Amino acid sequence: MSKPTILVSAAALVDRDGRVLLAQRPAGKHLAGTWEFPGGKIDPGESPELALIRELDEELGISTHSSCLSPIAFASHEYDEFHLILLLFVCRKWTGRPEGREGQALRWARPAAMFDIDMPPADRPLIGLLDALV
Ligand SMILES: Nc1nc2c([nH]c(=O)n2[C@@H]2O[C@H](COP(=O)(O)OP(=O)(O)OP(=O)(O)O)[C@@H](O)[C@H]2O)c(=O)[nH]1
Repeated sequence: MSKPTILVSAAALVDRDGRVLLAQRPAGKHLAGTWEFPGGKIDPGESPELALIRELDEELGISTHSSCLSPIAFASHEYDEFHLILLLFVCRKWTGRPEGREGQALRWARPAAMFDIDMPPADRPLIGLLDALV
């Protein structure tokens, strides 16, 4: 059976100590409780960068710019309901202090520690890449 493909932009927000921000998916949502890279679906007609800038503002209350987003990797993963393509950007420069605007818990983690954190299955292949890069 064919499934929809959804396109998501997500950010590895890296602080000065090389830690990356993770947000916990709220109860009731797909993959509730897992720790993900902040971001979300790209709306029709929207660029991946502008979608991410919008999501970071909505979810975390921070501002950044396209020139501060470096594309580093993508993930392609078959979930039961849809096929996910996730575009991962690294961002080291933003303004504001991230807070869970939608009630989500936040934590900072080094990439190497992410192997032991419950993250969405699509994200697993991205951890080693981040570890090599951050
Ligand atoms: N933002 C984000 N989403 C991820 C990651 N890994 C992963 O599998 N996803 C999946 O990609 C989709 C992201 O879309 P979203 O954040 O807009 O989804 P949502 O469930 O909040 O949807 P909604 O905004 O329509 O309520 C979700 O199904 C989520 O489980 C990740 O690291 N970051």
